[in-house]
Amino acid sequence: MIKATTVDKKFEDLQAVSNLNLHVQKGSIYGLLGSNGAGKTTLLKMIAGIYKQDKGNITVSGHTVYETPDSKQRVLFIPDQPYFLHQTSLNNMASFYEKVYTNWNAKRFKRLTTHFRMDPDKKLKSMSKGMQRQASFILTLSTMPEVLILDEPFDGLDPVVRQQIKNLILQDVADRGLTLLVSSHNLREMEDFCDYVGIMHKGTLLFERDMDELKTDIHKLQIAFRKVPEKSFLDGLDVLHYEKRGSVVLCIVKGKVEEISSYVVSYNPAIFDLLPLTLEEIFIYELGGVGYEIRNLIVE
Ligand SMILES: Nc1ncnc2c1ncn2[C@@H]1O[C@H](COP(=O)(O)OP(=O)(O)OP(=O)(O)O)[C@@H](O)[C@H]1O
Repeated sequence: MIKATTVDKKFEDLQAVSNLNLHVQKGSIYGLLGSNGAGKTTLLKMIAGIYKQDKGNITVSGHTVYETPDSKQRVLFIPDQPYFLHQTSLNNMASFYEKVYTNWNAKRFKRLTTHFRMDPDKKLKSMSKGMQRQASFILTLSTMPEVLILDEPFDGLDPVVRQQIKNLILQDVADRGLTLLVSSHNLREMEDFCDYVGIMHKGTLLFERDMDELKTDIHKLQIAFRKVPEKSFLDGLDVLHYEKRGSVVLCIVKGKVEEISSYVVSYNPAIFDLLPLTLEEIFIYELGGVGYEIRNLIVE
């Protein structure tokens, strides 16, 4: 559905995106995670056809979006900071969208406006940040998009509206096969919402994985020994993090449960627990593996 192949983007001397490959399946929800300045917004804007990549290829349903009005009818983008012209109301925007978007659904627009108790004649600029964001969702979802690209979309929305908007998106995914690409720093939220996740760092995609697979592929081990063996006893496993606290070894390991378990058990531990990781823990350990660790900042 969305396919980015060997994509590069530079801003003057700064390589914002570098040799990046990404693949989003139709009807799925893909969460794009990453460190600050990783290049997520730049990538989303290239996929949405706002920026042109310097190198590589980006297609949505087999077509390029950049300077392709037909694709822009189907691929909608909500930026992290919605922008509306002065003096414009939701109704003004709806009349404009109706002329531009051939699949504009006036009935849906009315229902959503009423549901979210928005005054369609109030100037959007005078609305709160959260209300402006709701207005963006109302307008965008009323164009009946095929692909929705959202840059940190839920910031500023209260928990009730947040859940309602996520439910609307999930309905569109289930009923119309909507494809969603969403960037966020809220890993707890992404963990429940996404089918796939990709983690970006310094312009590259470290990996992209099925969410369920990801969680069954990386584990936290707590192993207690009567006599703790040398650290090298773990050399046969793919260890992301190792810590020894007295007679207990705590580590983060990638791999299949059965293989890890039989490996560890062969060293006769007194107690051995294998626990799942949260997406936040996976994020921190994966980025730690490429030198982006948590270090305490001490100020004087
Ligand atoms: N229009 C621009 N002109 C120059 N540099 C830019 C521009 N847009 C982004 N950059 C730079 O490109 C890099 C990637 O920025 P980008 O906004 O894509 O990161 P991000 O992953 O979305 O970050 P964050 O999570 O902090 O929002 C940053 O170093 C940023 O300063």
